[in-house]
Amino acid sequence: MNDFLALTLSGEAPTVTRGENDSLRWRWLGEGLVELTPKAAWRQSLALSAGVHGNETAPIELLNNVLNDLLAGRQPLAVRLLLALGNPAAMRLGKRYLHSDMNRMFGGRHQQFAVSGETMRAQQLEQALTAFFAADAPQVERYHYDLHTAIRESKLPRFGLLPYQQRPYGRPLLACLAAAGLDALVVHQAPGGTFSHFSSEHLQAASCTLELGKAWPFGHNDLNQFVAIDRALRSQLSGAPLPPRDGEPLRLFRVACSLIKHSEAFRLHLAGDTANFTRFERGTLLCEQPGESYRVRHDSEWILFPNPGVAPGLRAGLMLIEIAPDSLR
Ligand SMILES: O=C(O)CCC(=O)N[C@@H](CCC(=O)O)C(=O)O
Ligand SMILES: [Zn+2]
Repeated sequence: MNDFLALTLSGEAPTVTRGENDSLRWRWLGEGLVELTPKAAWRQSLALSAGVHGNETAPIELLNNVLNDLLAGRQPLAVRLLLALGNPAAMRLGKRYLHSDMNRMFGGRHQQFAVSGETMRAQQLEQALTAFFAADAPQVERYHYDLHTAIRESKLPRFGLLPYQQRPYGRPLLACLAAAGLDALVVHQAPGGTFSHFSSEHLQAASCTLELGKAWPFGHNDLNQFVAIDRALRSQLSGAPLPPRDGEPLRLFRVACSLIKHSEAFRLHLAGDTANFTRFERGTLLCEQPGESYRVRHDSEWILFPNPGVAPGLRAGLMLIEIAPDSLR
């Protein structure tokens, strides 16, 4: 396979669907899906996905570079790996989605959406991830990182979102996220339809959504901003010790409230260019819709992903509160 991203964007199947080098075997599983198995024994299986939103190109380019290095023998592999490009049809058109937001459909929620390419792709991805993890012995640790970029600027540009789960998140996952040079972690407090929530809840993977900067078209990304995350991912892939964390300590937030848009009359009282992680003080009126308004309830709350343009019924923003860095297990 010459270039997985170019192949996926072409919409064609490769002429050769499997191969090997000195240390690994690879298998093309279908559009945007490739599995790599090390020739030596492994203790972890890792799923890396990007492009669940088709216009979020930086992580797609980052994963494609990693794959090219793996196939060329430049990057060692000590884990079983599934690489998934989530929404190839939307990637081709540089759009977040073509019909409905796929990252609200996982965990069977695709049944609540009108049938579309995205509802079918969400089911395919669920099946591919389920089969990938099911092929391992029970003691093999499962990880899933779903890579995204944000629509707007962020005061904290690189961050992770941990899906809601009742079991502890686990030290190895938290150590990898800290080593990845993230500025912050956000902990969800309720189940959701994201890909990372699916793998956490249904497949017991140590999962995280990673947000890498802002969305730009293919070829316009500065991957230098993501050197730390690239290095941490490559360490996990090769089984090498994680790189030391540079810079400020990781800040920790939890979701205090999801702003759900119930009506087309939903109004968000924010400037259009308000950055993610902008702080608001108690009492600030943030949004209104018939029968409902939201004022900041804590001394300080930070906004994430404000987007009044979402379809009714979906989340138009998250309000966060900051919590002590050691409050995660
Ligand atoms: O910038 C935005 O408004 C959205 C960026 C994005 O796609 N974020 C993910 C986060 C998933 C999560 O909450 O874990 C999404 O909205 O699907
Ligand atoms: Zn996204």
